[in-house]
Amino acid sequence: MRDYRQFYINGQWVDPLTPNDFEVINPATEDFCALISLGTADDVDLAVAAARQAFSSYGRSNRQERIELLESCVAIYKKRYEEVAVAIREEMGSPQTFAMEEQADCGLGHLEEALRVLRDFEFEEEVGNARVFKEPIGVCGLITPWNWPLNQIACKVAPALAVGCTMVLKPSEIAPLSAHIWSEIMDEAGVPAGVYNMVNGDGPGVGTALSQHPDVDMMSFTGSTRAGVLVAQNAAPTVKRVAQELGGKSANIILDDADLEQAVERGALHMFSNTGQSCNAPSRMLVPAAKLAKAEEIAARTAASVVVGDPADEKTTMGPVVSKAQFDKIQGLIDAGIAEGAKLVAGGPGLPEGIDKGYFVRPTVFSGATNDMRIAREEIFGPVLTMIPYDTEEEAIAIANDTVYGLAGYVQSGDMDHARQVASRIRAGNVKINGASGGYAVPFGGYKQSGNGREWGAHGFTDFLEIKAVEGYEG
Ligand SMILES: NC(=O)c1ccc[n+]([C@@H]2O[C@H](COP(=O)([O-])OP(=O)(O)OC[C@H]3O[C@@H](n4cnc5c(N)ncnc54)[C@H](O)[C@@H]3O)[C@@H](O)[C@H]2O)c1
Repeated sequence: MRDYRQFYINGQWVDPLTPNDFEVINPATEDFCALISLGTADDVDLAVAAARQAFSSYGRSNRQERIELLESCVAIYKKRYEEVAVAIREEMGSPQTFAMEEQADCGLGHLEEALRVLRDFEFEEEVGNARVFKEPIGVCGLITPWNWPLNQIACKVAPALAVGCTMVLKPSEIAPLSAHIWSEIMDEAGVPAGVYNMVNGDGPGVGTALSQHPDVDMMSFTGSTRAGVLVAQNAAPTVKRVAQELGGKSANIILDDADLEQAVERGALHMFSNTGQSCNAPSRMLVPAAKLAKAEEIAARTAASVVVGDPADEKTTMGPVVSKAQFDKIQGLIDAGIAEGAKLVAGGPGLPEGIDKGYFVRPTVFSGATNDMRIAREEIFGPVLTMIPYDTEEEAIAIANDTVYGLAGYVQSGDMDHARQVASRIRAGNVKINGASGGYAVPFGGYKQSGNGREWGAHGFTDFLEIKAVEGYEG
């Protein structure tokens, strides 16, 4: 059992001001695997004061100093890489192979990418008679979710460090283990005291205190649209910037000229990856009506190929969902899909065969759904694919855009020009054609109620920068 009850404030591991133990559950076993503390507004005050104090020097650090710091973070992260993967396996049930190859890789990927961008990022430009400076915004409050726990931390902390900001991180209380190791990495890498601070806690406690804090200059939030709205409301009276990375209900348009076998299999596997707990999951598969029967058969076969079970087993391709609350929510939505008349072609309610413990869900595929059903409108955040037939391409594009969200989109086609033309009409921040993946340099973020920020790569620096124009540079 890990004892992770201390917070990291001002370069020290410190006890919470008021003890409030919280058990972290391993969702594969339902046993508790760690203790953390839920902090209070008083702990937040200490962390913000440390960050404010540190900003007076770190905010004026030069590029070379920050390059060396990020290089050190990369080196220490590499050393602790496997520990990060094991922590993610324990805290959210991520299969070991996936945790090693995907989840833990994000931490390294974002650090290396921030370093690459920092080496020649333009912090100054000339506009008319002015020199325009991009300066660190100041003290940042970072709030992250449990589903890609280290990814979300790294894609905020790495750019914030790179541009000269100081920060207080509040990781998800559901999956806080990798955040603890990340904080040890920051410490060992020599991040100056107060530049990076970490306080555990829940949303109403630490999350609200950070969002409202008058000495926090910006909030970078990733999580549900519900909580993102609360952060913005709490931040409004102090007029701080709020960058939001929120939920999604992304469409995967299988065009008539796509290789159906390949496209449906790829889409279904992507849906089941991370047990469906990805904000950009291709959760609505739009299929030409004439090909629906064949697509159902391919999706059902793909669902049957998923190996659900013990995350520590290297053969496992799908672990449990993160918590009992998520399990219950997903079961409720599977029941709703059946009640609303969608056709169940794979999976369904209850535990997978042979499993009697842990928050495991059957890889589930619905077909013949309409876009007004709950399974087509609500973010399920579990391994549940909703197939929706369409008659014309115009109809497919309209269905894709008929959602309050706008995080991602997917287009499958045998003709790249055709795919690009359809991609241009999707109202979402990130569209992938035929399963392409651009890596850590490509901006990530949403339209509409999926948010307003952009993370990853050079675009990810912008949220953490203020613009200052100094006029009087002519001549
Ligand atoms: N757009 C993206 O980049 C992205 C990436 C990953 C996850 N997500 C979204 O995150 C959600 C899943 O994560 P979750 O269940 O942890 O989300 P959540 O909103 O419940 O929690 C996210 C974080 O916000 C905190 N929080 C909760 N209420 C708060 C409040 N009132 N004030 C401040 N902080 C508060 C939580 O403690 C946690 O740290 C999904 O909706 C998913 O789509 C979005």
